[in-house]
Amino acid sequence: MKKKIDYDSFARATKEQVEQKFATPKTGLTAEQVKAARQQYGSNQLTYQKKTPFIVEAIKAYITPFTLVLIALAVISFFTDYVHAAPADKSLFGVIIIIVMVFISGTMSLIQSVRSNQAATQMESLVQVKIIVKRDGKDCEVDMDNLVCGDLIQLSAGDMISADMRLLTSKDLTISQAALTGESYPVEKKADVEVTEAATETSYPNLVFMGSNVVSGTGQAIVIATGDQTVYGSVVKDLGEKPEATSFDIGVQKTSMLLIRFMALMAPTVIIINGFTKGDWTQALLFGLSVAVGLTPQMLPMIVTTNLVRGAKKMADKNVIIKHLSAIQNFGAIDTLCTDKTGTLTEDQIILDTYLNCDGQIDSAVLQQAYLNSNLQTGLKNLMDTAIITTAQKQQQVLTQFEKVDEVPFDFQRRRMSVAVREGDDEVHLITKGAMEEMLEVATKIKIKGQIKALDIDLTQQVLNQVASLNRQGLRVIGLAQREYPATKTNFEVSDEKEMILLGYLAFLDPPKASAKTAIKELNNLDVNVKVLTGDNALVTRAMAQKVGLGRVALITGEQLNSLDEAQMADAVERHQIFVKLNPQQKKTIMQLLKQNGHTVGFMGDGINDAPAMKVADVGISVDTAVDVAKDSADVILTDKDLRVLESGLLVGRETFGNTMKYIKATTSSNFGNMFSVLVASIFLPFLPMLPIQLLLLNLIYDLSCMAIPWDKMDAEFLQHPKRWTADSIGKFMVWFGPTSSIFDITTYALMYFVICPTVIGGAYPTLSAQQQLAFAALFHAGWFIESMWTQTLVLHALRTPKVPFLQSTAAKPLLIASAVEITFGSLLPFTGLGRDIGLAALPINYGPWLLATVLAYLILVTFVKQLYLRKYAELL
Ligand SMILES: Nc1ncnc2c1ncn2[C@@H]1O[C@H](COP(=O)(O)OP(=O)(O)OP(=O)(O)O)[C@@H](O)[C@H]1O
Ligand SMILES: [Mg+2]
Repeated sequence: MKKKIDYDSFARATKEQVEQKFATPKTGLTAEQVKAARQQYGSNQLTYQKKTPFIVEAIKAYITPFTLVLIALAVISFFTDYVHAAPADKSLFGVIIIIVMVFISGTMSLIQSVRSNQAATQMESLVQVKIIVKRDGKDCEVDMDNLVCGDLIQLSAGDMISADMRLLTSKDLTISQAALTGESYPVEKKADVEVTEAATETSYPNLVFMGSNVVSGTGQAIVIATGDQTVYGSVVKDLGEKPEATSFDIGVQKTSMLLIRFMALMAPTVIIINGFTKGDWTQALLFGLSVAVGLTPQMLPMIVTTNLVRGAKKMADKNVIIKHLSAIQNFGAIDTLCTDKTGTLTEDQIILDTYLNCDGQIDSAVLQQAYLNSNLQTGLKNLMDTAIITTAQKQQQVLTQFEKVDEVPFDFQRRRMSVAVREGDDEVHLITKGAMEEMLEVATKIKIKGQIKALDIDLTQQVLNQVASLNRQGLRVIGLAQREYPATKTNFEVSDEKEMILLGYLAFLDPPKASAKTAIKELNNLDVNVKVLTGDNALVTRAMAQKVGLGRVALITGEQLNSLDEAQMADAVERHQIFVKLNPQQKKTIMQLLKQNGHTVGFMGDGINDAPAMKVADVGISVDTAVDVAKDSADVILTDKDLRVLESGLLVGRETFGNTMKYIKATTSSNFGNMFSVLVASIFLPFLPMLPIQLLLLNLIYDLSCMAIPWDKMDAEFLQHPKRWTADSIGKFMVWFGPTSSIFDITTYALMYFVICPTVIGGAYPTLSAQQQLAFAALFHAGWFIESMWTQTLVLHALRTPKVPFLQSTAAKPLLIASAVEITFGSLLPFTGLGRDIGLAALPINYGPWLLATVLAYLILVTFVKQLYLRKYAELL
């Protein structure tokens, strides 16, 4: 165990002392030092992210309630069939079969879990956050795992903090520590402060922590703790790894619990009935246990995961990376998709169209000032800054004689940023740019026709008109202002942005992605409502929305929204489709309201300001070019610029959901039906309706064939609407279709007991000798075994679609083949030595027509019940 990190002494030490502790040169660690540091302090990997060892996976796969019952059966059979059997009857065959079953079920589970782990690791590596670290005098890009204590890191807005660090320099650095402290407001951190005792590690002003992210400003820091040693590492270690459960996870859990409760009631009843009626309590107990195990869908979690892994792979082929597997189901359930505007709906490149002074003429002085602001600021350079810099460089409007004095970084509340510059010993110029409305708050003067005038109501109106006319052409506009300060002033703050002179405007072309219009239309066709949530203003957003086919839709501003009471707000988020001038908190609130209104919502964004909304959304979607925090908060990342992948993603999500549902619903209802049949049979039959091993084998074969379900398809009609999990639909389905299958189990009992067995064996059961009674039971078991196998398999085909199975809708090949193999194997089994060893007898040929008639009648009845069910609940799966 490594020593606990002493944060207090790190906070109190001087920077030089901290650098000395890790022997970090100004140029960063050398390659040897990195190696040594990793040896000494460990790598930057959290335990929960490390893989579960293979042996643990294997134990989990082979030791399950199912296999435990099998093993118990094997032990008992070993004594009854071998140790205590008469020398002539000694047989180990039953024991061997059971061991083979344990092996098959365990191995299949193991293969699946190894595969799904592999897929998850692969997805993760595709979206690993890269960190710029200074080593050997160079800036290198490394994976997060690669960081070591003593590394030098540059921090800027939008970065994730990926280890615990001590700040060396800082400039207006604000950090969101929400993941650690729950405090949603960012806190300011400073490198140079007097440190006093702090209540918690996270409140030291000169320390920053893994799990938090930079909201604004910049800084340089040295890594002081990595991996599990970090504050975050120790927290997640205590909490365990699990991400928050989605509605789907909860649904799966609830269904399992329902079945387990049900079984807890059934198993004892079955044991008691059989114990009393047959008198053999050991057999009754074993049978009860087998019923319990055979009837709980133990393959459920595995088939769900297999489905998800398959879905994730299909999406990856379409350039949609799934970070958390459960997001796939939610993807298919989305009925409202909210999106940011720039960089998601529009191209990830915007163009500076024009730079005007307040007279409305193109003016290179405006471009030069804007260039100084964009280029010298050290925060996150966004698309607008990049556009300004490229244009200025192209036109050689690049001023080099200015030196930066200070800056006031951008934030999403005031929507402005400033840079203070000086030429030689002259006075300092504060250059500010930002959203027009927010610039008018700080400008009191305006430069017009070469003169400085007071910005009165008339001139303000003139400015607003100019901007509006640019906006209407679809151009985004930001304002530019400046003022002078004495040469001695070197430190600037937000409050210095006042009494400024408005100099002009910068107008940007922010064209929608070519695919945006089609993508939105496709989403609408799939019953998904698209809403735009932006920090930009109404006019530009309108103009852009027009271009992507969101012409006549209701629009509301963040301010208007805030003035409403709770009920009105809940209604407003429904009625409006465009939300403008939002701050990050408002984006998040809108998502919460939509969720409360019962929607499944997705949020697609690319900025720091989108991260909070993406976290609360059911599915956070981001793009490749997004900032780290946005990618980190997302569940899904689109690596393709083409937005039409959204449609593919939704369809895969819905198909995955459908495949999962069909397994759960068909299996639970036929299990429910079987329980019912077993109960009825237990009451009336003088022998066990089925032997424990037969029941388990039936179950195993069925589950194995279900492993082809993830490869099945869904009807086109099914994919047209959002699909969300409703737990009670499973219960209803079970109650409707379970008893339907029981009817035919019971007719089969009657057929076997009264017709077939007496004819073959030569008399009614009570009149037979003990030996004949055994043969009677074996024949009976074979009859029911085969009928169960047929109905269980066919019901899957009948219930996978609301249409007529095979005639109107046929399953995909893999499932058809799996079902055919299952039925063939099951039907031949009683005629083999293997069948004989598990107590099944060869059936007479005249059982064939009876079986066909039963199966046909069953399919017809199910189709009929399906119609009734559809009429009542409208939806099958
Ligand atoms: N680098 C910048 N310099 C000056 N002002 C900026 C800068 N970046 C953003 N702004 C202003 O802040 C407003 C909101 O920022 P931003 O556009 O990033 O918000 P958003 O909600 O992500 O919207 P969208 O991505 O749809 O444009 C912008 O409309 C602009 O007026
Ligand atoms: Mg944005």
